[in-house]
Amino acid sequence: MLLPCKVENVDLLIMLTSAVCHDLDHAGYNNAYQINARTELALRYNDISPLENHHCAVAFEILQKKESNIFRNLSSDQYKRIREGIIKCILATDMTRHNEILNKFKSILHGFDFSNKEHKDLLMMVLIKVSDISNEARPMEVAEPWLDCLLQEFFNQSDVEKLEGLPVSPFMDRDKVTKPSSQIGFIRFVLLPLFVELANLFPCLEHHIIDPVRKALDYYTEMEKALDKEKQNWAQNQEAPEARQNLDQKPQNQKPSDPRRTPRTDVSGI
Ligand SMILES: Nc1nc2c(ncn2[C@@H]2O[C@@H]3COP(=O)(O)O[C@H]3[C@H]2O)c(=O)[nH]1
Ligand SMILES: [Zn+2]
Repeated sequence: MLLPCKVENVDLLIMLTSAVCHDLDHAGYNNAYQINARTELALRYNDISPLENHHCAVAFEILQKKESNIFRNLSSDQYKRIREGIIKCILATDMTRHNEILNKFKSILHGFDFSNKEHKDLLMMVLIKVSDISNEARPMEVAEPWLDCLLQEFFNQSDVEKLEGLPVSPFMDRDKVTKPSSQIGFIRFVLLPLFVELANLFPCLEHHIIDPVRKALDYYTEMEKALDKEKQNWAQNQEAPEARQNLDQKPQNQKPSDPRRTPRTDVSGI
């Protein structure tokens, strides 16, 4: 079953525009930070999805400009429908709404009806969410450099949270997560449960997004094993007498550098 046969062109336009605009002017600090640090965005949007509200508002500011108003030839009814759709899609990318949206989608899946507006709206929200978090469905040589950037962003945020005395998001803490541990959890508990539900409606997705994500899970599981082994070796070497000599020349507690770990982030680089 192909999506373009099941939804109207206007829905495709809504989803494509939302996909392009959904992270506009993202500052690299998530909603938890915005709210805890009481930033301008959190104040403006009363702690309700401050980032997604901002991405969406910036999108419509751009679309309002004469030179970039791709909707200028539409009737006001068509524009109204598109605006409503884009707002719904972009606001759905707030990950704190993940379970709410996934559970609603699951509850309508069996009797899914493409002519039911509520069902189609939910499907569009799920499709945008899937696209938003689908980096791991891409070939590893494409996905991994982007993951490294994401982890730099996470580590930078947790560094700043520590400096500012704010609650630290554990999944962003460089002292608690590694690249494989982060991805194993994300793929198991976030990606696969979402992708599997969408594939119930579009079985061909099994091959396009579920298989590659399962492969990525295997890849990070192997990476985690290698990392554990390296840690064990390091601990054993520390206890071995011949290693003591080397240690005397090294600062204490310094762990071996791990090429898979993301380098420390320069705050100014975000
Ligand atoms: N750990 C992890 N988080 C991800 C991955 N892809 C997306 N995310 C998170 O999901 C979020 C979706 O919204 P954002 O794009 O603002 O920020 C994204 C990241 O915080 C991934 O591959 N691994
Ligand atoms: Zn995003």
